[in-house]
Amino acid sequence: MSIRIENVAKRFGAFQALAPLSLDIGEGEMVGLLGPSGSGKTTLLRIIAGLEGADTGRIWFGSRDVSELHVRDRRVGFVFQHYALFKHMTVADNVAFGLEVLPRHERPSSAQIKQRVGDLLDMVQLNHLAQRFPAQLSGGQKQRVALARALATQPEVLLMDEPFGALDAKVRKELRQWLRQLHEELKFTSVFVTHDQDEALELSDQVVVMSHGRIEQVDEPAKLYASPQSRFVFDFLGHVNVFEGQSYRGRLNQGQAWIQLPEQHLDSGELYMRPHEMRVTANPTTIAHLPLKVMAVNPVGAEVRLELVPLGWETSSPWELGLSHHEYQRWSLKRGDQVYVEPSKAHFFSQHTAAPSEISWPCTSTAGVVEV
Ligand SMILES: Nc1ncnc2c1ncn2[C@@H]1O[C@H](COP(=O)(O)OP(=O)(O)OP(=O)(O)O)[C@@H](O)[C@H]1O
Repeated sequence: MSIRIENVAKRFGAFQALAPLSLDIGEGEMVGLLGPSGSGKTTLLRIIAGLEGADTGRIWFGSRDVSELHVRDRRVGFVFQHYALFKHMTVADNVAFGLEVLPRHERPSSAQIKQRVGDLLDMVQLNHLAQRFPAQLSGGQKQRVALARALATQPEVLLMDEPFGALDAKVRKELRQWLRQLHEELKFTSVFVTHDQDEALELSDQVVVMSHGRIEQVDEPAKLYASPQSRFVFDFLGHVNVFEGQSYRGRLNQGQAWIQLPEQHLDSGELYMRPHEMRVTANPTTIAHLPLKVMAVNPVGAEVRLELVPLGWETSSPWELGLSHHEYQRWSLKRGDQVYVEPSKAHFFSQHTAAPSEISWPCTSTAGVVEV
């Protein structure tokens, strides 16, 4: 079931929680609403569900205008972090609940309900716990029961608000993988709210980044990370190194540092560079003069992370750079070493345009480290 959100706006008193916004969600897509606290994610989800009315705009499920429909008639499944399981019911009874309360003419027979509950518990791999009560389950198991319960009535739309919010990092990761698989199998359309970037990027077909009640960008995860369309999205997703400078003779200058700009970029402004879009050099190059000091080296993970602070120029926060372990050994860097870096790619935000332009430079790097 596709979902179309058309010019939906919402105020709470004088506060504009959602500016008029529109969004198309394709059938079978899993879409993550990502943004800082208060950006309007839950409000949008509640409006899609029918738990909250919009002030203006319309919501379509496929060709059905559901804007005026009551929540129970929209036929959506919910998994909300605080929408707890019924404590006095067993796991099996919790999952059966949505089916048991269907109007008589829609309700499956007891045998069919039993069968469906069994299938759902198999699917969430909890059949062996069917007769337990919620208090006897771990957090991750409870969330799986909540998902089975939400899916019991075979909704075409599944809405989840921070479904794994209260769980520890390892369990969250397992549940993410598991939910992805389940989605591959069942192909329901799903919208979920999160403020966890990893969760949004790993689970979503499309990520909707929100800020101050507006949609900043909608894109596939890889595109969103590689080509953010605003400073906000850049800052919000992953680390970014920012160089702010004044343009003079084709260079962006600040203190003792400069970066050579391709000819068409002669404005002053800011360069935004991801950690993997920069490389270490022994000396200044024809592209950049960016002296930095190594403040920290973190070798845990797929690559070695360097934290760098500028020498003779300024940044609002330390820079980060990722080196392969092989490269790291070649440079044998340690805390206190001085290095130079040069960009290979950047997004340039000039003072006069809102959207960034992409810049890339050829490789000039040389070997060696200057000790201080
Ligand atoms: N019922 C309400 N009455 C008044 N203000 C509300 C109400 N519900 C939400 N708001 C306000 O609307 C804004 C958006 O809230 P919302 O819950 O949608 O944000 P969110 O992005 O989901 O945040 P979080 O990640 O913290 O849950 C917030 O400033 C919030 O205080």
